[in-house]
Amino acid sequence: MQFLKTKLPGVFEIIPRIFEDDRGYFYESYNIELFKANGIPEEFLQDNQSFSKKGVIRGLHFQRAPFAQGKLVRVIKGAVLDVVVDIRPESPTFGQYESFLLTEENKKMVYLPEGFAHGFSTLEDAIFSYKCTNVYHKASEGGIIYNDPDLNIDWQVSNPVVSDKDLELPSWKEFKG
Ligand SMILES: Cc1cn([C@H]2C[C@H](O)[C@@H](COP(=O)(O)OP(=O)(O)O[C@H]3O[C@H](C)C(=O)[C@H](O)[C@H]3O)O2)c(=O)[nH]c1=O
Repeated sequence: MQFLKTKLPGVFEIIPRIFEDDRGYFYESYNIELFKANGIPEEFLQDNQSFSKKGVIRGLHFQRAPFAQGKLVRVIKGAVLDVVVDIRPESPTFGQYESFLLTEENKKMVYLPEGFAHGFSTLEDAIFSYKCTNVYHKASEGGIIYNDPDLNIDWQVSNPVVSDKDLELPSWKEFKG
């Protein structure tokens, strides 16, 4: 399992070790010893899975402290563009984002610690699976509108299907206050 640092401190792109044979493949999608050895000590309290048709955008979402969530995300089927935005005011990369192509074929994963807004667009119908370092707490949910002009994220999808809730999320300027 390779842990690749990114331009956003604390965010890793993770390449699992794939074992292939005549039956198919096997890989470890999480191993606490490998994660701790690579600077990710957090443990996970909740697993989620969602299916999204092609052309959907979910996000940008986060939970406020003390229910902030670190996430380990991956794609079981299909392909997504996964986006993480640094919302830590003290961070040198505050307001910067990075995107990752996660697919059934490349089996890549991303770990984002607490302090990031997260979302993804679906380049194909996709089953998205992720581990969270904290449990769901609706009252602590926050977000930023996906098409904010200041963040200027290229989601690589046009006319996306977005939930009514996500269409009402605040702008980056409103989020910063
Ligand atoms: C997140 C969550 C939702 N729910 C319920 C609440 C709603 O009735 C329903 C759908 O929730 P929502 O529309 O917020 O689902 P997503 O838009 O996929 O939200 C996720 O989208 C982006 C990609 C994220 O990173 C977050 O993990 C999460 O916010 O599931 C739960 O019961 N537990 C949960 O942990």
